[in-house]
Amino acid sequence: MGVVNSLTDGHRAGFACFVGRPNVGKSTLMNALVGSKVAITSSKPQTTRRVIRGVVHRPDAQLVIVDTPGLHRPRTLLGERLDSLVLSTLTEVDVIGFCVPAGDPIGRGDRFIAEKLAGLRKTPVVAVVTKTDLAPRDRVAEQLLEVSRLGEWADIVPVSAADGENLDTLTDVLVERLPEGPALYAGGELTDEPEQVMVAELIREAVLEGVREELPHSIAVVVEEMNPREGKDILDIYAIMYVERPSQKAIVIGNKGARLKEVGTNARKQIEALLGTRVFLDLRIKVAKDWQRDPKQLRRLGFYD
Ligand SMILES: Nc1nc2c(ncn2[C@@H]2O[C@H](COP(=O)(O)OP(=O)(O)OP(=O)(O)O)[C@@H](O)[C@H]2O)c(=O)[nH]1
Repeated sequence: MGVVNSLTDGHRAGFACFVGRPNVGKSTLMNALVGSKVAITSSKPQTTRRVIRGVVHRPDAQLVIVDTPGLHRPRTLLGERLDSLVLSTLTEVDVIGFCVPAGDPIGRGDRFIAEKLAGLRKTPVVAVVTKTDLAPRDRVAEQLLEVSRLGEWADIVPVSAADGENLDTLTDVLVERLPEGPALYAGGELTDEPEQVMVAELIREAVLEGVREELPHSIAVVVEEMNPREGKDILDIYAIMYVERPSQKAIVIGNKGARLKEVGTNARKQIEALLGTRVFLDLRIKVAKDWQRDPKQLRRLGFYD
């Protein structure tokens, strides 16, 4: 065996994605596997709207993780786009992780997704029982049994993103299902999501933090410009936050602008941590009436067909 051959021999590379109903811990799990904050998490369901990839680098394998929005029944136009996005993602990956939390009873949402997955005969599905730190041992065991009855799984792995339980095992199990081949991404690269999109997601997360009850899904953020300031080690970012109604604008702005200011500060700190540079953030807010139901507005806000 030559030197060149031995470099790729046995090396595996490919794509995985996690599906599951909203809030089961998909984004958190991906972050824990990748080891860096590349997807956005929040205690509010359905915060993930874009496909974001993170890359797990190992000497023997490279696992590219595609994060999907929660697979759910469409209600608004935005919902319908999410579902077609999810389904097209599912046929393009090498392995799927189907996430069900350890502590929750299996419900209609889980069954709905299990049925969809049964229709994708070619792609192996690993069932992942998440958040094991939140459930007693016997409950986790019971859940493993119940999940095994939901469908034909390539494997079942209980994990906790919070305390790290079985994360290596899960990576091993996913890697086993990847085709042999050389690495797809260069060494230090963690995500191929454009920086602008990640910055917009961080801003949206900061906005949602304070007002989750009042306006759960009515906020979109667009980063219009990102420019290094001449002669200074600082990045100027101009972003616009869209809400659906004037009343929502008032909530986000807060008393004498106090809330907006706080959101701006929090978002700026997150962006600085992500990009490793000082940031000036110009954050404006606009009303785009009923943007979730309007195809033209959706395109403008970056949700393409
Ligand atoms: N205790 C505990 N909490 C977790 C764990 N994983 C996720 N969570 C929490 O569960 C909530 C939802 O996690 P997300 O990762 O945003 O869930 P998601 O499935 O990506 O949600 P969507 O984006 O809505 O599809 C967050 O508050 C997380 O902090 C875990 O292993 N243990």
